[in-house]
Order: sequence, then C-alpha cells, then structure tokens
Amino acid sequence: MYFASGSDSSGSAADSDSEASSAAGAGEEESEGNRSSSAVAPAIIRPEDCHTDPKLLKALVENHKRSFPYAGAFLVKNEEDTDSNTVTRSDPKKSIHGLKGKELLKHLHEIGTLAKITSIQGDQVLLLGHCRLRITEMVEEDPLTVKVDHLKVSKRLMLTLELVKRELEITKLQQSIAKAIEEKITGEQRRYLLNEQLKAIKKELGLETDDKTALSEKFRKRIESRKEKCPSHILQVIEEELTKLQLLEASSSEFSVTSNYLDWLTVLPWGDYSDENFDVLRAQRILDEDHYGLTDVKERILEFIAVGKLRGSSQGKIICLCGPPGVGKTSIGRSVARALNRKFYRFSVGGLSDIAEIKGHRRTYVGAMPGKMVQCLKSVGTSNPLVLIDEIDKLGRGYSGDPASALLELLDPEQNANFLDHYLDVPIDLSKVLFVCTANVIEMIPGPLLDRMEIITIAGYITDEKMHIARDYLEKNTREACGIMPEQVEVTDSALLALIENYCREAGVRNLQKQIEKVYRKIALQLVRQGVSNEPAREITLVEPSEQPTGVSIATEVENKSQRDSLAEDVSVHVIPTDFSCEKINVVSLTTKSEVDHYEHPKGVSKETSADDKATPTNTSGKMEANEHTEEVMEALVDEALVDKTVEKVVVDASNLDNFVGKAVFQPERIYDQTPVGVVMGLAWNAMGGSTLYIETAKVEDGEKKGALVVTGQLGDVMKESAQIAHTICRSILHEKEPNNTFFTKSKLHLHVPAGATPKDGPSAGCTMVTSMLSLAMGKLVKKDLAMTGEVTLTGRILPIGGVKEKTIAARRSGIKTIIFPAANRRDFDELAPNVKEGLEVHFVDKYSEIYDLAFPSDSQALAS
Ligand SMILES: Nc1ncnc2c1ncn2[C@@H]1O[C@H](COP(=O)(O)OP(=O)(O)OP(=O)(O)O)[C@@H](O)[C@H]1O
Repeated sequence: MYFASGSDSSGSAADSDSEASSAAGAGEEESEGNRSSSAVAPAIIRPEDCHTDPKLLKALVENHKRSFPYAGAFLVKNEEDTDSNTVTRSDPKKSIHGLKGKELLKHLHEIGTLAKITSIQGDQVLLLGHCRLRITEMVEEDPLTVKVDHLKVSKRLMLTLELVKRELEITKLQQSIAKAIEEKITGEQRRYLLNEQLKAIKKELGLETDDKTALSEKFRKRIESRKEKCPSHILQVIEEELTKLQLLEASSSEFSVTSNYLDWLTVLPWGDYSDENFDVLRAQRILDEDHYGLTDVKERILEFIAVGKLRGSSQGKIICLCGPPGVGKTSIGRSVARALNRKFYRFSVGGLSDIAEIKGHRRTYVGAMPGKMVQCLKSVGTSNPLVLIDEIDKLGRGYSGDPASALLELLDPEQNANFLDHYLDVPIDLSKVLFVCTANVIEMIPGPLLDRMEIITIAGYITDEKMHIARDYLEKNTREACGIMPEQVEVTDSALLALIENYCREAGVRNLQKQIEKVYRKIALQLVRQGVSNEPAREITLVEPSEQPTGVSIATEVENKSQRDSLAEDVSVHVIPTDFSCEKINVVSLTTKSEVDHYEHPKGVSKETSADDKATPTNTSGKMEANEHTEEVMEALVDEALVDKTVEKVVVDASNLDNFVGKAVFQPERIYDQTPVGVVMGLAWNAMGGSTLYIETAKVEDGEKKGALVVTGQLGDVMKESAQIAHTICRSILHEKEPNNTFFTKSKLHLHVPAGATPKDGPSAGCTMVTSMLSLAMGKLVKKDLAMTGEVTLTGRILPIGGVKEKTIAARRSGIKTIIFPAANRRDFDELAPNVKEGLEVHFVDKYSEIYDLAFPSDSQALAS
C-alpha cells in the first residue's frame, strides 16, 4: 500500500496493518486542490521491515508542523501489473525503494488517498485518510511530489447508502423478531408461572390435585370397590405401578405407558361374575324362542346346562358348533349366552395370523394393545362371559408364532386358569369363561384344538324346516324391521315354498333371509306407493272442479269444514282441481303429502296454478258459493273414500313371486325324470351342504383292444381313482352276470360328472360309477327315483361315507324315493329326525351285489344296445 503526503509537504507514513513507504511533498500552490505526494510499501510487511526514506520523512515532518499537515498515500501496483524488470518477485520492497521519479510513479496506482498527518514519532507517521485523489502530473522526483485532483465520489456514496439502508432494515427486522420472541417467551413464562401459582393455591385450598395425583386417585378408586375380589398378585402389581407413576415425569413417554397399563389393569372385571342360570326349562324356552328345530343341538346344550346345574359351574368344556353357513351357529351361541345369563362376546379368527391378536403385544412396543380376550373382558365387564370364536377352521398360518397354539392356551381348561397376556403380563383366570367355537368343516380344525372340543354338528335344513323357520322367525322379524303390519301383507305358503326351492337351495337360511327381506322391501314400497303410511297423520286428497274454464282453482287444504269433522282428527283433506264441471268431484285417493305433490293433473288444468293455490290457501268462499252443493257432495265422498280406501293387502304368492325377487336362480337339480342308460344319480356334500349329482357314462368307440376309460368333470385325484376302480370291478361283475358280454374289453368309455365347472372329489361316488358303467354295458335302465352313495373297494365292498344328513336332505329335495347308503352309515341315518327320513325308502348295503339287485330289478326294462 502507498501513501501520498500533503500538498506542500512530503514524507512517508505507515499504519499498523499496512506498510508505509516513500512519499513526496507538493508545492505550496497545490494546497488548494492539486497536491502531490507518494508513499510506497509492499503488502504484508511488518513495521520493523519498513524502509524509512529520510528525505520523505523530513518532508512529512515539515508538513506536520505547518497549519495544513496533509500527505498523499498511494498503493503500489501488484507485481503482475508492474514491469517485471523493475519490480522483481524476490524483493519487491527493495526494488521499489530503489526507484525514483517517473520510474517510481509508474509503479504507483493513479488513485490514492489524501491523508492528514496526525502524529510523527521517530520514523513512525500516523495518517488519517480523508478523501480520494488522482495523480495528474509529477512535480518533483525526490521525494516524489505530484499534482493531484480531488475526486468526488457520488456514485459510490449512493451504493454505500443503499448498503447502509439494507443493513439498517435487517437490523430493524432482527430487532423486531428478537422483541417478539422475547415477548412470547415472557408471556408463556408468565402464564406458566401463573398456572403453577393457581395450581398451588387450589392444592393448598384442597380444591384440586395435580394430574398425577388425579390419575392415581382415579385408578385407586376403580380398584377400591373390588379389592376384596381382586387376586392379591394383581393388587400388588397395581400398587407397584401406582408408585412408579408418582415418580415419573408427567410429560415423559414412560408416564403414558404406565398410565395406559394401569388403565387396563384396573378396568378389568377382576372377580366380577354374572349369576349363572342353570334353569333347564328356561333355557329350553329361550332356545325354542330363538330357533326352530335343531332338537339334537338344543338337547346337547340342555345336557350341558344340566351338568352345570349339578356341578354348580359350567366350565371345563369347549363347545364347537359345526355346520354349513347360515344354519344358525352364531345365533345359537347367542341364545346359549342368554339362556345361561352370561354376557356374550364374539370374535372371528378367520384368517388370523398374528398371535398378538390373541396374546397381545408386549408393552415395549409403540401402540401396544392387549389381546382379544382381555379386550373382551373389558367390554363385557364380567369374568364369566360366553365367548364365541367364529371360523375356527379358517385360522391363518402365523408368520410370528402359531395362532393355533395361542388359541389352545386360551381355550384349554387345563391351561387357561393362568392365561398370560403379553401386554398385561399378569396371569388371568379364564377358567370360568365358556368358549363356543364355530366351524364349517371339522377336518380343517387344528388337531390339538379339535381334541379338546365337544363337537355339535348342524347339518342344514330340509324344505319343511326352512318353511317353519321362514314363517315363524325370518318373516316375522323382517316384517317388523320393515314397519309393516301383519294385516297389510300375506305371503302364501306356495310363495315361501317357491322361494326355498327355486331361489335358496343352500343348507342354511341366510340366503332365504335375504330373499325374504327383498320381498318385504318391495312390499313396503308398494304400500307406500299405494298411499299407505303407518305414520299417524294421514291426508285425503279430494279433487274439486274449477268453475273457471281457464283452470283457476279453489285448491286448498279444507280446514274446519264439515268434511274435516267427519274424518278422524289426524286426517286432512286436499282439494285439487280436475275438471271444469262442478258436478264432477273425484276423490283421488287416501294419500300421503308426497303423493299430493306428485299428483298428475288432468288435461286443461294448469299444474302451476293448482300448485300455487295449494300452497297458499286463499279465501275460497266465493268459488265455493258458486258450487253450493260441492261441500255436501265432498262430504259424502270423503266418507265413502274412508270406507273404500281401507288398506289393500299385498298378496305374494308363487305366481307373482318373481315381481318381488326376480326370476328363479336355480334350475331343478334333476336333469332327467327317468335317467337314461348309463346315467345314475349320486349324492354329494361339502361345506355348503348336500346335493345330488349325476354320473354319466357313454361309449366313445368300439373295437378290438379298444377298452379304455376317460373321465371329465373337474374330478380330483381320489375321484379319478374311484372311476378306475369302478371300471375294474365292472369287468368282473359283467363277466359274472353276462359271461358273453365283451363290452368293457372292446369299448372306449367316457365318464362325466356334471356340472363340469364345479370341482369335485372324494371316493363316495364309487358305487354310483360302477352302476353307471354297468347300466351302459348291459343296456339296462336304473330304477327310477333312486340315488346312491358309497365308496367301493376292488373286491366290491361298500365303505361308509360322510354327510348322511346333508345327502338325505339333498335327495329329498330332488324328489328321490329310494336311497342306498353303506351299511356302516345306518347309525348316522337312524339318528336323523323323523321328518328328514319320512317317506324315504332307504337301503343299507355291504357289498356291491346288493346294489346291483336294487338298481336293476329283474323286471327292469332292457334296451337293445
Ligand atoms: N333354526 C333356526 N331358527 C330360526 N332362525 C334361524 C335358524 N337357523 C338360522 N337362523 C337364522 O339364520 C340367520 C343366519 O344364522 P347365523 O348367522 O347364526 O349362521 P351361521 O351358521 O353362524 O353362519 P356362518 O357359518 O356363515 O357364520 C340368523 O338370522 C339366524 O337367526
């Protein structure tokens, strides 16, 4: 950096962070404006490194003594800017001090600063910068004295001003923010302080306790009332947790975990039991009240209650109600709870795969919850509810733990006295809980669970039972739910029968219930359309002729007139113009307000006019006078209307059923009235109930060594094997019956089981397949209205099958008169209700030869093949 000395003096100067160098004084004449001087120093040089030019110092001292002590200071140009020959990189200071006059001037910046010499001590000069200068010409060489121009700087000032303004704004903003924050903090502090003071005062006065104390009080109060009944280990845990709660900071997460835990612990009904009712007669009445039939199921339940009565408690058994959907498993469970006077809780475990649903989460998890059983106890408020676990056969596969094992721990009477929920972490006694499970198929229930269950099977209903259920339970409930009076509707037996047989053929009655609901919804709409409302207020609309041919009307609500008197109090009368002749007064109908609004006016009557008139009852006396007899006639007609328009009953019978529920969904199961050669009816069952099915066999082609069998109809492996077995047996039977018949060795057969889209499996169609193939081989028709079921072995033995009741019901539904069952199933059949067995000819067989005799009686019609 370089400094220039004052105008008429010269010298050198240096300040603390820059280096002084030489300067040249200027002549007297420059003092007014053009002053010249110079000082040279390289950057980053310490004061001790400074070179003092005695001539320059002397000039500066002289200047300082005068009344105008100024010098000019100029920066040395950067090395790059200067001539490298003159100022070398290695020693710029030395080089610059060696220069004089013009040479030196060349290395100085043209612009410099006018500086006041404030003090000179020894060879140290203190300068104070004032304004900018520009060197114009050199006056003296040594010390360098130059003429200068004083520069005005207005543009820079403007820029500086802008910067200053900006800085000012920023400072102001910062100040206001700081102020706001400060105010907020002090406000909050104030509020907090005041609140704390208030709390302290209230506490002192005994008006309020703090949050922690209030919470602890709440938990203590809850448990206080059942301290006697609550197990001691639970009380101990509660006490420990309460102490812990007092030590925790109310805002900490641990505090909320502990208080939640205490909430659960104290809310459970420890030792609270509902008084069990073991009155068998009452139970029977309740069960009959809720369900038709199901005698064996009810009997089993009553036995169970009777044992409970003798023992004094009913625990120790898990009942499992098993049967197709909609047969009333869930609702039976609900009835049992009612009969025993236990609270009812239901949860489904279908698809359940997380054992936390049963056992709860550990408390360490965020959002941890106890399992279903603890939730159940909380919601029912007693320790001995009836818990219905639905869909136990559809339990999911666990990804963390096995849900079946968790259920076992819950259900097993041996284990559940000390059931441990992960969340509660204290043993709970569930031994007084009565568990009832439901399932569609027993086979899918996990073995260890099944082992501990008392299975009660509900097979499904026959038409007759469905009729009773529909008539006495479903229809009644639905009618009430729809707000329809019994006298307003009649659903005939034929309609119900058609509904059951053609629309809802499944084992249960859920679909039947839906269809009945559909019928009643339609009836409700029909009744409303007819203008019947079961609401108390009713309106009668009369149509009064307009005397004006333009259609201007006297339509109004007739109030306080004689008509009104003749009606019930809650009936009002609307008069709407229809005709221009005053003789014609029509009672439109007994109607609701909405019907009045939608009333179609006859031609010639302006709807708008009528509507307006109707809305604003005007003085109609003039018009009424014009039709003196109107009132009289109307009165008579209203009376008549009341008599005539009593509610028309809606009758639903088989002929108009499809107006209510659409076209029938089911075609009759029977495809053939008399099965042709090669076709035999079999019986099948699955989770949905029983059904009949046909086994059809046809010949594909003939020829030496062509004997073979193809099967179709989505048959499973077991059923395919059954077909192979049947094919083999048929050969030996045919050989025995007709030794010369070579049908099976020469014919390629095709066996099909409709319906082709439904997958089927199981061995129970074995005997039916044999019969079907033999019928074809011998060209004999099978006995009419015969159905059979039974597994067949290679030696012709008939093995038992499942679903006897379902199959019997299905056979009855299809109008079958004779059924063949395996002899081993006789017991199952004997257990069936008499109404299920009624009118059926049933044969129990051990060997296929017996079936043969039944299926092809000696007088059967033989057809030529
Ligand atoms: N015997 C019956 N008497 C009167 N109503 C019955 C009878 N059986 C079933 N119901 C009625 O049928 C409806 C369906 O019954 P529910 O829901 O109990 O069937 P579910 O066997 O539990 O079916 P899912 O296996 O699909 O759960 C209920 O409204 C029930 O009241």
